[in-house]
Amino acid sequence: MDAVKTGLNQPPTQHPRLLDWVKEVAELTTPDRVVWCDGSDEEWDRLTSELVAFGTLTKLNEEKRPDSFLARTDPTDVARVEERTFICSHDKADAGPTNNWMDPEQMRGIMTDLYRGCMKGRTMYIIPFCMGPIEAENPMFGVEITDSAYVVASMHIMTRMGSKVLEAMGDDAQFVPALHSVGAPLEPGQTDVPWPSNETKYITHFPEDREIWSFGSGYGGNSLLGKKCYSLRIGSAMGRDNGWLAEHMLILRLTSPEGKVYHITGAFPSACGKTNLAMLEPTIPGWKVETLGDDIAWLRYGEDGRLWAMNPEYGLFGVAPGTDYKTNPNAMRTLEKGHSLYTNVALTDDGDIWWEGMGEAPDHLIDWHGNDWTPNSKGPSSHPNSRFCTPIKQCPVLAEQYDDPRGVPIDAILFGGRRASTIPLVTQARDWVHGVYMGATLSSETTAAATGKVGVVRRDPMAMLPFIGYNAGDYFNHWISVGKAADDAQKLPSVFYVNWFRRGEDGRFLWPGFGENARVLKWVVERLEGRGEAVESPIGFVPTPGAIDISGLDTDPEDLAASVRVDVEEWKEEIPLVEEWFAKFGDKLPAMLWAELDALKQRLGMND
Ligand SMILES: Nc1nc2c(ncn2[C@@H]2O[C@H](COP(=O)(O)OP(=O)(O)OP(=O)(O)O)[C@@H](O)[C@H]2O)c(=O)[nH]1
Ligand SMILES: O=C([O-])CC(=O)C(=O)O
Ligand SMILES: [Mn+2]
Repeated sequence: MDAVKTGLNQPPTQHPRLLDWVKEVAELTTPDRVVWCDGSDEEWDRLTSELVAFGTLTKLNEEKRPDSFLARTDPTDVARVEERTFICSHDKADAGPTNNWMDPEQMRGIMTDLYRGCMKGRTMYIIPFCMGPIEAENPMFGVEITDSAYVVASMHIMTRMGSKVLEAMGDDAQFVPALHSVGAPLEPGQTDVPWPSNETKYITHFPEDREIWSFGSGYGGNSLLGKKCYSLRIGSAMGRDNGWLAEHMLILRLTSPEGKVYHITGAFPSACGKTNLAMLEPTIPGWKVETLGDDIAWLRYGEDGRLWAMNPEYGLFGVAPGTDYKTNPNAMRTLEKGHSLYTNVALTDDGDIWWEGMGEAPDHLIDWHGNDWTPNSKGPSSHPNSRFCTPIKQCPVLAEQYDDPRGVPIDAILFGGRRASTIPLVTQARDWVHGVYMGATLSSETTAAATGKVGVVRRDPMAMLPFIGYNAGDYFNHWISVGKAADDAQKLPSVFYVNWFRRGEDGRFLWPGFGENARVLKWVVERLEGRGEAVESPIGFVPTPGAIDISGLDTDPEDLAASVRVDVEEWKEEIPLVEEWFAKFGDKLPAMLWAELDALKQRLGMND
């Protein structure tokens, strides 16, 4: 109890609202200890050592992976739980047809009962954090309370956090309260498990109160509350109210051989290529890509009337399988520098990590369940949604504008999904509203990033289906109104729709992807400069057969032609699906999007 008293009676802040909230949570959850996190290296060392001693983390080979650790989760706690994620607006209509909803008072009742005594036997950590630079004009503060040391260690990497944030908050700054518990109280004498969690899970957002309550899961997407919960779900509601956009987007800086600089954002659903594109190593000579963000972007108008994007995060929480020196060398180099957490990947006999796609499989591994594994074993060694968590500052191609609170002015926005058919390699929208239509009708096959069936095609508007914190119809309207707010439509980013995942009849990918995607970026730049060759197809501008630079590329020209083909019959099959999708939103769907759909039907020759 003394430690509780120390945490509560000698707090490192005088912020009244924060202190009231901390006290209230401590009284409700009854932890054994209360710790204010300072964000120091000593704190990281202490927490990781404790987690190693406890068996939650395994220390990796210091020479190969300095200061790096492996976590194995409970096998039932490996991904975001979309069916347990709620938007609790006062009015159900404000959550819209794509979100789970419950009345906020009812939800607070249910969760308060779950939280009562839930930190018994555990330490309650208080993590002051800031999404985006602390030096911003309006720093976006949050405070996460959690009973998971793994969460604290991960927040060290993923956010700017600790004493410097608390200091910047003074005693009156606004902040987003974010409460997290793994939901596993310990009775006296009860032995703990390495990965405590609860079968009952709630990932809950109160958009009007700008508040987050999460219970039962320790997995990153459910527990690192600055990420999806704050920066996207609460962030999108803030953006709606204040004229900006919170998006599931990478941000990259592209320099052409002539030295011209472009900034591009890309919205692809989870596990559909954002991290890879953000760190891409171009295969075509003279082109350079620098990283600004790999998952989240906040877009606002700058004084110059252009849309600027900044990355609120401080680390990368990337999909491990498929990452290696061939596909994403810059991610591998980032990880070489150490100071990283790995979750649910395999452990090699010499204390290194391994996952599917990282060269040839070693003869023996410990798999993500903690069992012996050989190449003959059934099932993969690493969970398909296993992750690396690493400081973005270690990225060897990080752009220096990374820490600029204004971000960078955006030239092009890419929407993209994972579709085996129909969607060409790249299509340019005619204008902003057509671009919004492309985003609003984006579709993709589900991946292991969320629990549930993998490989099912679903609409994933702007790659934000699981992350829009309000009615998606209102969100489409907001996108249109952001376009209208431009003082000059010429200053708006040009919108493109890409698909790296189209397959041939034999199932192989038609486009080599990864570093070769620079060839598509080159065409995008040529279009921005008004010179890339394109044909106007029913669905937008697509490259002419020779327009994509394939010099030095060892790809069957027929595959390339198939990858950019617009198949009118396939597109006709898409139309009823879009109609069904739009109908969900009733009169919330902007009339301009119905008009876009009608015009597309006309162009496809579907006049009824
Ligand atoms: N075929 C192909 N696969 C790709 C390409 N880019 C990425 N991938 C694979 O897709 C998977 C996910 O890629 P990421 O870049 O981690 O996806 P993400 O969008 O950042 O995922 P989240 O972190 O879940 O939001 C990995 O297994 C990659 O190897 C590509 O251009 N072509
Ligand atoms: O949030 C997570 O768990 C990881 C992620 O980036 C996503 O799923 O988009
Ligand atoms: Mn993501």
